[in-house]
Amino acid sequence: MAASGGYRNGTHKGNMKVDRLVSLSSATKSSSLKSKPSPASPASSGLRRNSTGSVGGAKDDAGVPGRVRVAVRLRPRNAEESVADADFADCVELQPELKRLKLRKNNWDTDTYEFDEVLTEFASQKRVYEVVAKPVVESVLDGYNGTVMAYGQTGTGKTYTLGRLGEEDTAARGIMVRALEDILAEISPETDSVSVSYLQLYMETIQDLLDPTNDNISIMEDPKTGDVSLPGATLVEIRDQRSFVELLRLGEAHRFAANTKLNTESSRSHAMLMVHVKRSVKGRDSVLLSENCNSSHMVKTFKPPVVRKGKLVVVDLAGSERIDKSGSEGHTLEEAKSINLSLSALGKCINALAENSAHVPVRDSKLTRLLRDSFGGTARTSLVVTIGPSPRHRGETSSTIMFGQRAMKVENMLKIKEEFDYKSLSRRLEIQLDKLIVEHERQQKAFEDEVERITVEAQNRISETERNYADALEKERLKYQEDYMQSIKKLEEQWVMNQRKHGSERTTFELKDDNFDKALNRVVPVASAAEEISELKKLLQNEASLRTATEEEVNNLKSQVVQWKRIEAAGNSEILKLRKMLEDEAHQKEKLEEEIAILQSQLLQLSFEADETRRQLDRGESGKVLGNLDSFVSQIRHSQLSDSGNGDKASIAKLFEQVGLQKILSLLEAEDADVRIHAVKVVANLAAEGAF
Ligand SMILES: Nc1ncnc2c1ncn2[C@@H]1O[C@H](COP(=O)(O)OP(=O)(O)OP(=O)(O)O)[C@@H](O)[C@H]1O
Repeated sequence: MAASGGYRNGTHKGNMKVDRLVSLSSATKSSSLKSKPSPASPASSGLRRNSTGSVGGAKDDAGVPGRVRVAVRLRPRNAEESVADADFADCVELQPELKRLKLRKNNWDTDTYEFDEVLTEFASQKRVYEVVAKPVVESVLDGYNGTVMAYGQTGTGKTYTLGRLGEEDTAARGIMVRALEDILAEISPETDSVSVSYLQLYMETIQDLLDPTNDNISIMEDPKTGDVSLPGATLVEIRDQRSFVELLRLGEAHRFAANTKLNTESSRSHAMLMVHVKRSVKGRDSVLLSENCNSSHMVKTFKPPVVRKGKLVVVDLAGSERIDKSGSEGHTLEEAKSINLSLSALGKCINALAENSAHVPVRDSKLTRLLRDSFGGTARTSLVVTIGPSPRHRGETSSTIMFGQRAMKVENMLKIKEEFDYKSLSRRLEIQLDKLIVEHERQQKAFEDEVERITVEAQNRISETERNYADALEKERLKYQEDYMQSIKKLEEQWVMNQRKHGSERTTFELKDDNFDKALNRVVPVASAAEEISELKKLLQNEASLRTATEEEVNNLKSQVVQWKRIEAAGNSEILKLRKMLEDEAHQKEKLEEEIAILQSQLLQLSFEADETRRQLDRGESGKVLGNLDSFVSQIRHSQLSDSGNGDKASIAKLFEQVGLQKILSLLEAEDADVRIHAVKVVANLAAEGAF
């Protein structure tokens, strides 16, 4: 029920045909709403959500027209009426197929009224539910607010229609039980929820029928949406039909107790069952989190889940009889006034809405405040007006009918109650976050293990490479060392060969000097190799030691070379000395050869003289010569016997002076061989003694 400028309907009393069209249009809409909820298809509801995720876009703000639908139900005559009115016809005549009700004015005149449904005294509880409440229940399941309300005179069957539990006879179950049965059958327990509050409004006080101590509940109104709520009311989640029936029974018991305590009747209070249906919208604009999606994908496709919150309000109004006729007094009078206040306020609001009045007195009573969404608001509302057949209560019946007729003109704008479920999203995100944290920790651990494994493997490889490198370096060093030693050895061998070739007089020192001269020449390539080693050293640090060793060796060799050169110089001076001695010998030899030549010439001279002597002998002087020669020869023979005595030399020299050179030389050619031999010896001795 909307306040001024709030929820309006566009129907007017004089526009009955228009109302009918709207009704038909609404009925058409109703058929779509009756269909099973198809959340995956926005078209199914013909509604859109706006970008903020709250209810409604531009089109939704306008809502879907939905006139208040009104059914009239006639209670059968009760026992009292059967007796009291036995001679009288019912005050109403129903034409259910025409959806018409004829109210007798008198025996010859009737007023005809059309309703959305006309339910005779034979209408079953099931049929009543289906035509009155089921469309509303289905709308609630689709995410709309819905109201099912019973209005009528006391004892006409409001509670019978709405609140019968039907525990003994299930066919007698009323709208509340059947509605919950349908709702519970429709929702999915995993994602949806149903919770109920049960209240009564008595003398402008809202009491909690599920908690009697909670007897003054405040009404909260959302200034933006106009939604009405009772946050102080007990809200019980319903899992199954049995528990709901138990809850209803408990509520009825508390209602009975409260009314007994107040010395009143149940019909003096308005009972209100509020059923909150929260349904999760699957497959459309819901969060796209999944077990397998990764975090980045999750963030990109993240949307909060959408829930639809429909609220079904079932209102069993107090009896609508007039105060003057009820004969109330005292407290009962105040009570009746209070009831009338709320009912009349409701009637005024409905009138205002029906007449498209500028002012709708919603705030005149708590009842109208509680029902502001049901009349002229966003809820789908179905009203059943209950009447009795007794002509004695024709006035109340007429009043009730007129209330229904006015209510039929109230146009609501149905709005789906959809919103993002941030709480659910938060819970799911927390779960997802926990999973991600666990996964992250697992991956972190795996990463650290992998890093450690790679590090160990790398260290092993580095160690192995270092070992291989050191081995290669050592091999290289040994190879160079071996090459170097072989080069030295070859040089030494070559040196030895050269020495043998050029003579053996050079000393060992010279050999070594020469070796080292050549070794030095060999050192150059070694040094070159050392330079290469030095280059390698830059790359291979350990090669430095080899190079150092090589350089030390070279330096050592150089110092040896210097030393050997010194030795060679000393050898050279010795050679010079020997060469001098050799030259002296040669000179002495030449002198001897010259002396021999002189002796030979003297020998020739002697030969000549000998010839001369012979000739003299031939001429007679031979006795004297021979005598001297004999003496001389005997002396020679004698000297030959005592060969090497110094005294002999002196005697030969004396003989030489006596005989004379010429005679001695002549004996060299004597016929007597012995004489010649002695003569030669004498001459030789004489020459040795320098006698010539
Ligand atoms: N359609 C019906 N068929 C048979 N019995 C009915 C029917 N409607 C009502 N009754 C009977 O009429 C009596 C009164 O009904 P009910 O209590 O539901 O009236 P009410 O309008 O709720 O009265 P109140 O305003 O005092 O609460 C009950 O005994 C009930 O069983």
